[in-house]
Amino acid sequence: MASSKLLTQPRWHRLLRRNLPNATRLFSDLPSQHPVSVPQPQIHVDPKSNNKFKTASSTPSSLNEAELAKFAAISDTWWDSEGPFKPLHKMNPTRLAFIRSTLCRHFRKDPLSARPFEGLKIIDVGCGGGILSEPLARMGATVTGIDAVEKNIKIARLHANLDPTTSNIEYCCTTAEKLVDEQRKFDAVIALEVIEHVADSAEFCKSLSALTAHEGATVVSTINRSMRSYATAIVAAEYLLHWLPKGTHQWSSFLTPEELTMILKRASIDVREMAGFVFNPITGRWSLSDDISVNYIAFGTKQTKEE
Ligand SMILES: C[S@@+](CC[C@H](N)C(=O)[O-])C[C@H]1O[C@@H](n2cnc3c(N)ncnc32)[C@H](O)[C@@H]1O
Ligand SMILES: [Mg+2]
Repeated sequence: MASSKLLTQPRWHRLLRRNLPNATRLFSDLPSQHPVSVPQPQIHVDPKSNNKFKTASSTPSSLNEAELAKFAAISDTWWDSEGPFKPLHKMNPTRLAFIRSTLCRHFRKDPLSARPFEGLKIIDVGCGGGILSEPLARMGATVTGIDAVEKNIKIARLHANLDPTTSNIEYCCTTAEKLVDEQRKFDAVIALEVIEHVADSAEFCKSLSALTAHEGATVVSTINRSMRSYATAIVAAEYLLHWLPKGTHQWSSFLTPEELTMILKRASIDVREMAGFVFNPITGRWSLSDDISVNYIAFGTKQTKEE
């Protein structure tokens, strides 16, 4: 569990202050479609397979079909805690601790209450099988879970219906940008481990921001683009330990904390807190840390009133 010092005066803030001018330069040098150039992985999708996903029709789409095909291929394993999503299951208590702590402070809720998110409308963007949506609903939130892969949504709905405390989650196969078109708003918009899989991270952040109510909160987690993340999140996790299917992540699609902070800022979200997730190989547990060199999570708030 993180101490309040960790969450309020961490090393990430000093790092960001030191590196933001470079991040600004990086962004001004690059084409507007994507903050970093992302080579598209060559993945063969069997046209006869039923791993179909719906696509957004209107505004610029966040969909990266090759990335979605990877999730469609393993969608029946979402709730297998020893399967390909084992790392997400293992990280869940730690990321929920961060979300509980930051949202309760922001919305002045009691973090010790059994249902601290009572009265809050939260959307889980890229919810997959609902690993995060379900505990959010149990904590009292009115939850909407969306994912671009239809099979994920079917599995999420089936699983949530097994328990009356989660059966009221609104699951929908759609994208953030489509809900923006529908003018939906939420007190908190959460997208965990999704941004590294979308077609355009800056546009995606704009959609997350547009879904966030004035003075609402936005929470994003992802993987840093560092040498350590290459060694651990790709070489170790995919090739040595086989925690994730090979090719799950493209290192070049990762965003540094400076880049994420910058694109959120440009989308009117001010990052207020950030924490790293670190894995202890002896206990097999994840914990919150100020080490943001690999996995990290950012909490931001939206201050701009929309016309
Ligand atoms: C690594 S999983 C994370 C699942 C969930 N957020 C969690 O952390 O437990 C990424 C999910 O994002 C979904 N996804 C990818 N791009 C998307 C997009 N543009 N819009 C909505 N969902 C997307 C994938 O289908 C997949 O279920
Ligand atoms: Mg990922």
